[in-house]
Amino acid sequence: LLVTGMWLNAKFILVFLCVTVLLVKYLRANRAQNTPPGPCPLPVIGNLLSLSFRDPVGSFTKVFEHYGDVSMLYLGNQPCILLSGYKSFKEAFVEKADIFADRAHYPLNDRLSRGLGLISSSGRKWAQHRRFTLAVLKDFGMGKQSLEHSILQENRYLCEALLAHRGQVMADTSLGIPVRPVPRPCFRYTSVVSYRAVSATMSYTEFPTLMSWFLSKIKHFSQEEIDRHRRDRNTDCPRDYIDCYLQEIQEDIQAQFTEENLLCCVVDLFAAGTETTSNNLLWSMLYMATYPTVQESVHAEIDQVIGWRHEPSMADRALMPYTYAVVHEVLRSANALNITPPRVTNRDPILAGYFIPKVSLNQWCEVYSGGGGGKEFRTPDQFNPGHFLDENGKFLKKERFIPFSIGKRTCPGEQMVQMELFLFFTCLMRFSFHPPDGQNLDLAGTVGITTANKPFHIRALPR
Ligand code: HEM
Repeated sequence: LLVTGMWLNAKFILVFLCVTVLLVKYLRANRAQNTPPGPCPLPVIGNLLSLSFRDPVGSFTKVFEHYGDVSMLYLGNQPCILLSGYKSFKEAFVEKADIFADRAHYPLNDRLSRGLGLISSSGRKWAQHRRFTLAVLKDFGMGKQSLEHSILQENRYLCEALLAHRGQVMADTSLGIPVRPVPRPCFRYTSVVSYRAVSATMSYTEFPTLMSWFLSKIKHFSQEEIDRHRRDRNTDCPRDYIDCYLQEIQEDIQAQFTEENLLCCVVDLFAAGTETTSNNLLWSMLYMATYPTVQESVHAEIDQVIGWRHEPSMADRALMPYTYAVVHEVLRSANALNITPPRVTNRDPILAGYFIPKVSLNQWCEVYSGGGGGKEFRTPDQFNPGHFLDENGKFLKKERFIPFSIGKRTCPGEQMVQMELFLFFTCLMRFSFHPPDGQNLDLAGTVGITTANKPFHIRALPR
């Protein structure tokens, strides 16, 4: 018995020593080259135990608080660099833009677009398609008065329907679908896309069949639109993005523009454009109902500048600093897209003094700092339009507030969104929003690619 016990003890000590040696070797190898700091990874699972799947952004924020704005953790065996804050974004995406412009591969985008489209593509194909898309958006009035008219038209429907439908302007601009109003007095706001384009990257690995079904629905819908456009388009008079793209396919001798790529671009524009914008509008209703004094100040400014029964225009924006500040504060507080699509580097750069090893960055997450640029604001955890006002009540543009990211891959929809949010929000404020009697509204967000509100009831009273 004594001999067996000694043998077991010796075996245990041996195994313990081997594991310790392997662990130390592993950690040394990983931290050898002045890579960014981060929590200590375990073999095989890396730092997965430090991540909360209910609140991944909260987990990332903890990493930033502890290790700084450029940090590193391991998702399994994959090293993943986390970036937060204006300074590191500027260095990576503006100053070292050529190194940091490519997207990473991960199961969702491989399955969805196979490196095509606008969001997941890289290199020459991406550059060509991005240029083309920006040109088309400009031709169709991005930042101009013609788009303003389209937005106002959608606004009329919106007010009637009170946001029963989502993404109207994108549908009108990219797909040419007229949106019909659906009048209802009180809505339970859930979103179809909400099931949701989804906690998507995470769910894909866990629920591949469900996600494939979901993705095939979006593709099927977009393909039908492309087919319809092909049938009834007039080549002399393109109506929208799809018509322009079909034209480009005919003229493109290098065959970079293909129907397969068109499908991916449409899916990307639709997904990127609807969810983000509609989420913001829903958040703005929630915030107004939760902060009645802010809502009253917005109403007062609208009454003073626009008056009763008149529609807003972009020209009013300069005269409405408070309302414009509220629009920005909603964008900041809701932080609707707080994790940007992952990227990879195409060579080994130094970032913030750290070595970023190219080969290890198959999976690179980049994170936009929690709370919409936390450190840059006096009271980052509070909803406070004063963040965007100076001491004279004038609108204060914050260069370091970058909800659309910066650099070569900055959101191509930014100008359009700026118009949409101001006009939609101002029109919506023909109503005053209140929680249903005796209820509090929940301002906690859901987990997903975008941060959505939880489904809610609200009272919208016409003023
Ligand atoms: C509140 C609304 C929106 C917000 C906050 C937002 C924010 C962003 C952010 C942070 C990115 C990632 C940029 C990066 O990787 O560094 C992005 C990319 C993108 N957004 Fe938006 N976006 C919004 C609306 C829109 C709209 C309306 C469109 C449609 C025109 C759009 C189309 C895109 C596309 C196609 C990309 C990928 C760009 C690329 O990889 O080159 N977004 N957006």
